[in-house]
Amino acid sequence: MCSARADIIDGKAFAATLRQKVAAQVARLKAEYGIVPGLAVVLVGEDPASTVYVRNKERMTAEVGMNGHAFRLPAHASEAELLDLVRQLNADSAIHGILVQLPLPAHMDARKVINTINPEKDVDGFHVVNAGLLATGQEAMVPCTPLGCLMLLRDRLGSLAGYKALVVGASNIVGKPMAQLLLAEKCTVSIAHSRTRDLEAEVRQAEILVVAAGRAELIPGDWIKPGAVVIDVGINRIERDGKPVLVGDVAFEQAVRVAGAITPVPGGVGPMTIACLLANALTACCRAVGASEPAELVA
Ligand SMILES: Nc1nc2c(c(=O)[nH]1)N[C@@H](CN(C=O)c1ccc(C(=O)N[C@@H](CCC(=O)O)C(=O)O)cc1)CN2
Repeated sequence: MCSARADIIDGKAFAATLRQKVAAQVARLKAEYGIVPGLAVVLVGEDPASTVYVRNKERMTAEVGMNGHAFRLPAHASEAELLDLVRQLNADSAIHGILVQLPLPAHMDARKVINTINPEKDVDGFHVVNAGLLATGQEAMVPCTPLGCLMLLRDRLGSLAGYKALVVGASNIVGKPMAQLLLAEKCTVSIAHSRTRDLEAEVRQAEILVVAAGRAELIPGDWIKPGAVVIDVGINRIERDGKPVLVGDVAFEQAVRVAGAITPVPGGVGPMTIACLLANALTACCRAVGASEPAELVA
């Protein structure tokens, strides 16, 4: 370890700039095509974290000048009711993007719900068609959190070609699409997961480390390759010294002494998720009306 500290990657500031760019493009769409992007957000139940995220999505949708449409169903709503709502939104030409907030109540099949969304309106990029398009290098809606991570990495490193990248976590929402995006950037990509035999050895080799494991401070600082760029996707609420705190999947105070650059939690990847959602809604609207897509927004 050396005494230098890593650069802190300010996702909050980056996301604010991205939202301003989206707002400028929304104004352009309105002026040139007379169209305002419409984004539908569906929340089922009252999960406290989801309620806050959805409220933030509604507020930021309005701030960038889009038409937000919020739909709240009770936790006991049936899957059929939710599917009906999704089908209505698919058929509504004023709605360009549809998002169903996750997690869904246990009695609903999230996969079935997501795959009922029209892939062209699937601003989360979770539909199996979008996953397939991304995996095969075709134009897709890209999941918001990995897209945000990619933007932060490109901003820090420029071309990512040739870097050794490790993604810790193999979820459909973050880990797998993140690995696909890094592969498309010509990184040499590995994915670690719960059955990886020697996680430390894998982490030690990574020049780019993206951690989305959902386990508080899983990665200690002394595993990290000196100078590596560390993107921490984790958001874990734990108690420390009797107080509730938010920590990532990386032990930040240790890692900051080893890494070249690192995202903090909070204020790193999290804010990028909603900014990229708005960028995706803009992209979906541009594609729907045949408007040119703002190249600088998309990965
Ligand atoms: N349909 C979706 N569901 C969920 C997604 C998603 O992308 N689509 N992601 C997460 C939740 N999420 C957005 O929905 C989200 C998570 C975190 C943040 C954020 O800004 N985090 C802050 C900390 C906020 C806090 O105190 O909790 C940060 O990291 O600075 C925004 C959006 C699961 N569900």
